[in-house]
Amino acid sequence: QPCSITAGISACYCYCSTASSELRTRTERRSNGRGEALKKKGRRGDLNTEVETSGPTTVPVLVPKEEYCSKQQYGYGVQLGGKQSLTLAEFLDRNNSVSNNGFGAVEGSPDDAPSSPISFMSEFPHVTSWVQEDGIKFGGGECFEGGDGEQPMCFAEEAQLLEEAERELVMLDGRLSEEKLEPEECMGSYQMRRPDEGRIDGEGTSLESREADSTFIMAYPPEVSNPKQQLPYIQHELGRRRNATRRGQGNGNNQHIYSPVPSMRNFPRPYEEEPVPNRYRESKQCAGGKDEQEKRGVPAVMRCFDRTKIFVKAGNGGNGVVAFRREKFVPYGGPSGGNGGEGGNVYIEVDASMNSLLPFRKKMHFRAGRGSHGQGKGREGSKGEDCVVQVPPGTLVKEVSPDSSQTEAVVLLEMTIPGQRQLLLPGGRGGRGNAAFKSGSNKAPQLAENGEEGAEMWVELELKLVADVGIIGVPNAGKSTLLSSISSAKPNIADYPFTTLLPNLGVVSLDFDASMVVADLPGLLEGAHSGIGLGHEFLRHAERCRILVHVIDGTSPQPQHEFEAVRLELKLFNPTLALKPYIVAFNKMDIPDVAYGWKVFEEYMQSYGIKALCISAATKQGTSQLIHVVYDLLKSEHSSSTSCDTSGKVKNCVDVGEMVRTSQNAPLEAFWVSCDKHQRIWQVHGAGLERFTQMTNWERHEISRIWEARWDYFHRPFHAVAHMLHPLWRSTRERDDPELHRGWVEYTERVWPGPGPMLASIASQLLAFERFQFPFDGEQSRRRYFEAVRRFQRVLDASGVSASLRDQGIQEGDTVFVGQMEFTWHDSKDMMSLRDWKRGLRGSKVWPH
Ligand SMILES: Nc1nc2c(ncn2[C@@H]2O[C@H](COP(=O)(O)OP(=O)(O)OP(=O)(O)O)[C@@H](O)[C@H]2O)c(=O)[nH]1
Ligand SMILES: [Mg+2]
Repeated sequence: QPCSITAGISACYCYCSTASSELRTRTERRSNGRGEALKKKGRRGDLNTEVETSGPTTVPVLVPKEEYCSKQQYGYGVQLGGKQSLTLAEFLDRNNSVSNNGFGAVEGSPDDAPSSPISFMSEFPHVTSWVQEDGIKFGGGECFEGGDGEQPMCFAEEAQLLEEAERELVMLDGRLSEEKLEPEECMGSYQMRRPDEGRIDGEGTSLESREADSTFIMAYPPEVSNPKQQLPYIQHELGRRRNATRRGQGNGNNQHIYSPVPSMRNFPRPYEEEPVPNRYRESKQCAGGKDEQEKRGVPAVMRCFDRTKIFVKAGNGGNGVVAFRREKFVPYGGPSGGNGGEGGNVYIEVDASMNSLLPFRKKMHFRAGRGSHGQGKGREGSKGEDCVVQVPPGTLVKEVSPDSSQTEAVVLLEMTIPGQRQLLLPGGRGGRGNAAFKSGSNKAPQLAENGEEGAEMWVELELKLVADVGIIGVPNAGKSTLLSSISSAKPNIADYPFTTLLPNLGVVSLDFDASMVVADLPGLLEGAHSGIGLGHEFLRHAERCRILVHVIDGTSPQPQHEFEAVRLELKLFNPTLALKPYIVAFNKMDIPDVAYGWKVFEEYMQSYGIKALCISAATKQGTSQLIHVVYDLLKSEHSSSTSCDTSGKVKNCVDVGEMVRTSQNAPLEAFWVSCDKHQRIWQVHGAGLERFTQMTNWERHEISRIWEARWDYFHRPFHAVAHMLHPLWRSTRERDDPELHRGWVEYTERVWPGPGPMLASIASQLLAFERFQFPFDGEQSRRRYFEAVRRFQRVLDASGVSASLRDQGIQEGDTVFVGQMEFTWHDSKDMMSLRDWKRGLRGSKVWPH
């Protein structure tokens, strides 16, 4: 019997078990990239060898891999290949034989050899043989045992392991079907973290010869049929072997030669330590809890189709600045620091061209721009750029509670009308510049505010399709076929349940001004309301449809029962769904046997006073009648609903913008204090106070530094004069010692009675000014943030926080947190009291609102 084996490998040597076999070898250039690379390196691997043989049923094939094996091993293998020629049965039977020479390959009968082994071999050239038995596929690899002195594998052990593997695979198969797992889904996460170094192709340098020369038998679950799916398993096995080699445990064969996949879900991940990026974790959060998803096995594409979570953040306000007007002939020009600009808002807008939430799989963070800072000469900062989140019509925007246990999310917005735009989060207010703090008693305030931080939140988007008509029915009833025959939509149609995973929309045109949007929904099973099948993943789409079309599968043995089951599911999911007007369409009338079923069904329907139509979606028989009946019903439904419906207006469930503003403008007096008396830490809570703390600019010492530089610039000449005229001035640089200074002044007066007092007074004035303006260390450093701290202190006093803390027994040195800021409590008498501050020369009298 002829057998054709194509092996995309470096060189292929075939040994036929019988001398009568004909062997024809043809060599070709390889066409894939790897081949080209090999060719460049001048290896023999650039040849594609095709072997055609006929006659024997057993074809052992030995494939030495030149790029992996040393010369010695290579020759060795060739030599041995001719000796070994086994069927799988023989292979398993030879329990006790130990091959000192290694075993070339095992091949099943050519009948059994499917096409996949061939491609497998071309993909993974080191695997030389393929056996298929009872649906379990084994790929065998070449064996070059003994090359580095290792003991080859015992066949008995191997056979036993194979049996075990088989048993485990059967168990695995059972478990997979029990858990309703999607192989693709299981593989997905694995492939995601597939590292490049795990390559096993011939080009990879990662495989040392020592690692490669090992017997390599892999088994896969029945679902894994093509090389691409097998790749992760092989990579895992190779990784394990490589690790074993590194640890000095041979090539890993002595551990276990066979590594079945214990369970697809618990598949040991060789690179577990690699952290999963955050965004994957976040994206997994879509559509409810992860557990819930796993339970139902909802395919990945479905998760973000109609439900997703996004993060929105309004822009921060720009900071106000401290600036003074400096102009020729305008002395004391006064403060002129402008206010910061407002942060950008976050809007949600309906985009009629969108029909799913799938774009949010790629982008889930939306941030508005920040307002720019104020500038001198009273210039205000510009407003931050707004951020507009486009959603399809029919999207609900819900608040996501931080703890996932909460069941009902608060609906914030309902976006239904195309072009509708709603404010979700308002941007932060810009901070005031020092011009805003000018007052009669404080004409030169050195005080400005920070911009307010923009609010941020996670919101859940939930899409409820807006369609006039929803087609529902059990899986395989022909819903998608019906949609495709009445509209130009092209949904997937196939003869297996749950072909449709995502709802499809189509526009049905009856006339130039008469059209309706029809939605084909995924199949509905008994128990869907509790999450069986695709469950309420799609049932909520039916909520927005005005009328429903029940498609009944005519070939089903009990169409009546089907219909009732679907009605019951609707009722259990949402009673209002069951109240929607509906039409029943009995499908697949073109099939001869169905006509009888239709008679029975029609009678049954008539007994309940329900009108049913018979159609054949495939041949378009009766579909135009159905369209007209549906359209008439839709029109009557439309007129009745608009008469009592006051809408057209958008229902805005919770005004988030208003909510955010209210929370931001919370009064300062609304606070509460918590205390850790053990560690002496006090925390003052309160939205108003926290916002005030955040907006307080604690960085005013920067301004002081500028003043210091300016002061130096203007007064350094005086210093120089003073230094020249008064040699003792230098000594008075010991500013912290007034006693000493006074001593020097007296001394000066005595020594230079003429210019002495004048110089002394200049020096002392300079000193005093310097002291007041630029404290250095010790006590006076507290004046650094002078005005901001003073204003803050006054607010704490006025709002009653200080009194409350005192009442609760705060002590000297305790830590107090207000918002993010940390303070230390000083209540001692020698501290500058509020009264003293009020009397100070500088400072703000402007009360924060
Ligand atoms: N003979 C015949 N076959 C039909 C008719 N309508 C649908 N089919 C077949 O029934 C099978 C299922 O059709 P779909 O349209 O995919 O069924 P569905 O209800 O959308 O199924 P799900 O999406 O899985 O819920 C397909 O093989 C169709 O060719 C019909 O009127 N006559
Ligand atoms: Mg379908």
